Amino acid sequence: MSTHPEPALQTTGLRKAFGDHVAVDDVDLTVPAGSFYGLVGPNGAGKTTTLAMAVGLLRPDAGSARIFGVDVWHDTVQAKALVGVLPDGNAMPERLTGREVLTYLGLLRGLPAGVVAERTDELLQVFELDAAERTLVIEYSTGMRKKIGLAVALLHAPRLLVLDEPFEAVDPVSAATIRAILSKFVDSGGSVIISSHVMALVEQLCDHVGVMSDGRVVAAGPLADVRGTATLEDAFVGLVGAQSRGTEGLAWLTA
Ligand SMILES: Nc1ncnc2c1ncn2[C@@H]1O[C@H](COP(=O)(O)OP(=O)(O)OP(=O)(O)O)[C@@H](O)[C@H]1O
Repeated sequence: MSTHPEPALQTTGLRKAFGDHVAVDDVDLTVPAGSFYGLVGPNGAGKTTTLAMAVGLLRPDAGSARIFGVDVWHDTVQAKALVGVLPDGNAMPERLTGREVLTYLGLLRGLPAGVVAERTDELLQVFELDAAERTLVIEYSTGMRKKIGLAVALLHAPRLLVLDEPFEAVDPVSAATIRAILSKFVDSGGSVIISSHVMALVEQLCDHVGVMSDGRVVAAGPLADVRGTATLEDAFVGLVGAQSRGTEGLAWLTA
């Protein structure tokens, strides 16, 4: 694990309300440098909103976020240089091919043209998007969009990756490739945060987890501490409350 003295990400008192609804309420998270961190929680728990505020995509109502000690909302340019982001929904120019997107965003980030060309070739190949050279991103499948989004996140060789649901809609072969890339990134000193609903995957990949429910962090720390003697899935259900709904109602379905 990296010996960097500052956490890869530290949020303090993050809060965001949409109208009357408090989506994220006083969230403190510490992601140690060199860790592979899984942020889990039920639908609507506030994971996407928290990550968006943590990386400078959504302004918090209160609180702060630091990436390797750099304040995201005061030194935004410096902080953003340290982080690669796969946002929810993948906002990127769509009427371009994958190669054009990477070239455009790489040059926009200030990378030398030669470096952009070299990394673009390699990323398209590793994510197996090179076969779709002439396909526009708007024509990509959901899984292909996820992969080009990941390639964009990696392009400037950040030290922290923040990935919202990176495995959603990705086929098993591509998922294995992504897992291998992320594990290699962490092994070489990088830090990764993923949000996911797939507990088995988080359990397999991550060494730290944070569990969110109703906009708050209900447990966080090393995987072994949060999980205890149970599986992460059991611990998760215990923490966020078992839902009895689903076994009741819909009588007409079985009539
Ligand atoms: N732009 C928005 N306007 C209004 N409400 C929003 C907005 N974004 C999120 N919310 C609400 O904030 C809450 C948290 O949403 P968020 O997307 O952060 O949860 P999540 O944990 O990422 O959920 P999921 O696992 O379903 O992706 C939800 O109640 C959601 O409806």
